[in-house]
Amino acid sequence: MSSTKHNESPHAFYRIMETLVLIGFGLLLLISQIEGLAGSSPPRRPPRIRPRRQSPSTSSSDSDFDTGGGSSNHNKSKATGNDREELRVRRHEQALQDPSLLTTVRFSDRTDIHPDTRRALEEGFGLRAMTRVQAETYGAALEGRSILARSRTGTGKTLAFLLPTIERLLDSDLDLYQPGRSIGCVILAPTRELAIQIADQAEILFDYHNKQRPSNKQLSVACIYGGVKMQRDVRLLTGGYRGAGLPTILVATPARLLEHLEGNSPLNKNHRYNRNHQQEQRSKNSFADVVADTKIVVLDETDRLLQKSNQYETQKILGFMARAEKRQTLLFSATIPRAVRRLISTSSVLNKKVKHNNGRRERKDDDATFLEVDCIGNKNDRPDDTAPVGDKQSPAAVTLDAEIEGSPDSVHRQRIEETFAVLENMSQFIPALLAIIRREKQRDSQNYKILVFFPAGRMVRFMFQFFTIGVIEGKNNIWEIHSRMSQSSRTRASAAFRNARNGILFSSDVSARGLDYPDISLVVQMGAPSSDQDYIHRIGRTGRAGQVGRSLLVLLPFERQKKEQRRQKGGNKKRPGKVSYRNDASIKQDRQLSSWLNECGHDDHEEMSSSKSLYQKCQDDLESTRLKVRSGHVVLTTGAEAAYKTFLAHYVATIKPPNKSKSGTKQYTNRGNSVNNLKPSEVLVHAEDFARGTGLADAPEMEETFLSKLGLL
Ligand SMILES: Nc1ncnc2c1ncn2[C@@H]1O[C@H](COP(=O)(O)OP(=O)(O)OP(=O)(O)O)[C@@H](O)[C@H]1O
Repeated sequence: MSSTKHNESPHAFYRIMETLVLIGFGLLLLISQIEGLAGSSPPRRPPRIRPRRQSPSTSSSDSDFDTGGGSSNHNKSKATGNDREELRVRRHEQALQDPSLLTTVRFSDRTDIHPDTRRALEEGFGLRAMTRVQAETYGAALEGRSILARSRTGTGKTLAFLLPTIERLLDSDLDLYQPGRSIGCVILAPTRELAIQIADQAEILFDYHNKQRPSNKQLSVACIYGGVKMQRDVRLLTGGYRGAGLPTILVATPARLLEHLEGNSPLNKNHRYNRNHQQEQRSKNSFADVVADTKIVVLDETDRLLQKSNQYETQKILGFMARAEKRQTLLFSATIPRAVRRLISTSSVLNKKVKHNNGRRERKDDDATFLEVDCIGNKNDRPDDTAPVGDKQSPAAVTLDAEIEGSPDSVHRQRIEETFAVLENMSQFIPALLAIIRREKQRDSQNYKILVFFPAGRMVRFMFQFFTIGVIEGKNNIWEIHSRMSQSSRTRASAAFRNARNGILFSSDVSARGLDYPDISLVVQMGAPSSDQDYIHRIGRTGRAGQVGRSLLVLLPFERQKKEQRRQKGGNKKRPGKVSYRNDASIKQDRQLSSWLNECGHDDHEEMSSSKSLYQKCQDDLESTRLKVRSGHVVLTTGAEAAYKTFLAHYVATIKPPNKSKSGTKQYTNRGNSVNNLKPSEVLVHAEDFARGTGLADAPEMEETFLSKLGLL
């Protein structure tokens, strides 16, 4: 008897705890929604209007990029011991699989690389030869020249800017930095995870140096970014952790760094800088004064930092630094669109070199002190043309006005097999995704790693809830990441996915740029990205550093309409050298998935029938979770409602604005390249289909203000 009681009471206790946790989770979700968007109007019945709230937002999209916050230590992921040897062999084997990746320049042969750096590269990273972008930029960067470099995703751009930077900082003749008393280099990155990743790589390099350096001359990295307490930055930037003063390299997301520079920072109340520099009789009163002395700045993912939400912060930060002529500026990305080139040539990002004269551009070669390196689309982009360039670098190849905007297909795509399919109806959104995941697992149940992009953070959250609470595919190796999560959860999810052998990461665009998750087998995009550049960066999470990869673009029903309209208008011709996934014949149709979605016929009857049964099974398996959504599950139902509203707001925001003369006012905004020719009411129809696919019986209520902002009232 008593033993039974003892057994039961813990169970009861756990049941109660489980219920409490669920209720808490649900409440949190409700609160987060109350702060966010209001709803949408159902398309096939009158809109249900909710009373007005305090501060509604029309935009569903997260700012997936840093908007300020706090600072923290970055994650450390270092290879040690036997891992190093394994890593070295694996990396080398992978790199050799891509003959266009590596040059003949071996790290061990270069005497202008410090022996400790060489050891770090070989033992810590497992690398032997330079990639092309590394070889072509190293010599010029070492001379202190500014560089604008473009090289495809996963070709080692991070080390391309870290290596020469570290070598220059170590050169005491240059007097670029004094350990603890100045910051040698500021590196800006558009997302927190990317900043952490860069800092990790710098730290591996520094570890090899620090073993040989006296304790008062240790090299250090600080990584600061939004979403954590500012006080943490203070400790990092004043050497509170190591007692070592300022870091050698500061990696930061723009908004957070700007917060410190603009004066509100607790850093400016700290007198450490004064004390240090008073000894040298220099007056340094604020953190901005310290940064003004930094002579090397790197903009990783340059085009992202100089566009959209980051542009303002980045340019302001550059304004705090030494003038372009007096600093070294290293600009790296896989994509440099024309607008960014124009900005670079006309602003003070780099030393001015192109003058505008009555609409004609005149090149002033004598002013051209920076090097432009384009490893994409260059006619020399062949393995045997990758001979050492290094110190014998040719004179500045001034090609800022070059017409290359994207790149030839072959270059970006040679390591990635790209496919697409189109949803017939938005209610297929979830079953299609489930079928894609199951098919990938069936392909190789021991080695699947899938990164799935969704259009907005709230959709990521809901899909994650749907898959994990619904326990459709097991919940242990699925993670979510988007800007609505706490930074600690983001960091955990990112690290877990990085270390996982098998796994699925549901993500917003926070994972689109720069992140080097190893061994991703498939990148799935549920909906078109907002630009061709985003497409390139998203698929570039696979097929990196010599690996091969696969990507699948799942277009939504109205995205196909756009494609067809463009074709009818004859606007389907590709400009040479311009990447456009929308019109690209090298993206093959995923015939199996398309047949599941009734997109096209299928010749192979046997394959067809088994395909059907997989998709059908997915549909069947989703029913129990849909039932939970329908019957008011505390998390799933509210999540589905939030996702519905997010979908609506996100896609209404991409509608081409109405003609002023016809409608009087423009009520919604246009977002980047992703313009849809839909009417808001048509988006409502698709949103309702999406809602039905989640299991919702009714479209949620919406606020009047929200509806009117969307142009639905
Ligand atoms: N010389 C090299 N040989 C082989 N692998 C390398 C070399 N240099 C870097 N790598 C590896 O290549 C991978 C991609 O590097 P990195 O993240 O710097 O690429 P990237 O060009 O910055 O990509 P993205 O454009 O996506 O930001 C990393 O795992 C890195 O360790």
